[in-house]
Amino acid sequence: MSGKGIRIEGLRKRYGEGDTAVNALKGVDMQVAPGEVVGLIGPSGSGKSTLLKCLGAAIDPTAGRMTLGDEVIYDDGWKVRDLRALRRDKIGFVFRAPYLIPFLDVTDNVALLPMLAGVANGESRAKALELLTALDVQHRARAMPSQLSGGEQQRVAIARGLVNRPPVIPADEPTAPLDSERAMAVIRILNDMARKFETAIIVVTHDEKIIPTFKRIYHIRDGVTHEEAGEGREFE
Ligand SMILES: Nc1ncnc2c1ncn2[C@@H]1O[C@H](COP(=O)(O)OP(=O)(O)OP(=O)(O)O)[C@@H](O)[C@H]1O
Repeated sequence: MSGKGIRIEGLRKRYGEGDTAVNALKGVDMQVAPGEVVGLIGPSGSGKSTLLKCLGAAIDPTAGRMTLGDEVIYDDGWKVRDLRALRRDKIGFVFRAPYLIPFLDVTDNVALLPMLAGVANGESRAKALELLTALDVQHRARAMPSQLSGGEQQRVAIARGLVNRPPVIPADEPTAPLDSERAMAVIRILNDMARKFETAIIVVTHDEKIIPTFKRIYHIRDGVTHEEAGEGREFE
């Protein structure tokens, strides 16, 4: 794979030591190209969250290799000096709940990340507005999060995930709180955004409504993944 995208090879994660150790990931392989949205599906306790957290540098894997674009970021140990910058600039998490900051308006919720990365306030807000416009929620730019519908809040959360143009977005059940129509809208948006910004998106989901939309699915069971073609059903 050239350019962006993510490749995971032989990733292992063990929690704890000795008799009580849990081998949550037992050698996971995964590759997601720029512009691609893949599903990650598996029963409770199969290792989905652990995989997303390793991918997001929120926890340390035990072994394996992860390559982001052309950069090896983990090879039996982190190869990146500044993990905070990696999380902030390269990985755009989208969670199942929007987790917007209640005392910041919509624009500042999205602009905060570039501001933290040192981008001037005006430019950060312009970037935020560009994303809010792409997600068709620009008319709520000055509203507070509590004034938005659930679907609008999730679109703002997606804008925040995308604002630093990360090459990879792990999305943890991004449609869980939404009804069928809004869930499909969010998946459509993730696909559009993946193509537009060449982002590799990994969607953990239990949501039967959206599973048929994936062209590729990774099934995870007991810490091991296997890949399968999905239906790749078009959005009506
Ligand atoms: N901090 C931890 N310490 C010890 N064991 C853990 C820890 N976090 C997760 N585990 C264990 O690792 C395994 C994988 O957990 P993980 O949370 O990744 O599963 P999951 O597929 O995301 O589950 P769910 O769908 O229920 O959220 C489970 O056996 C879990 O009990």
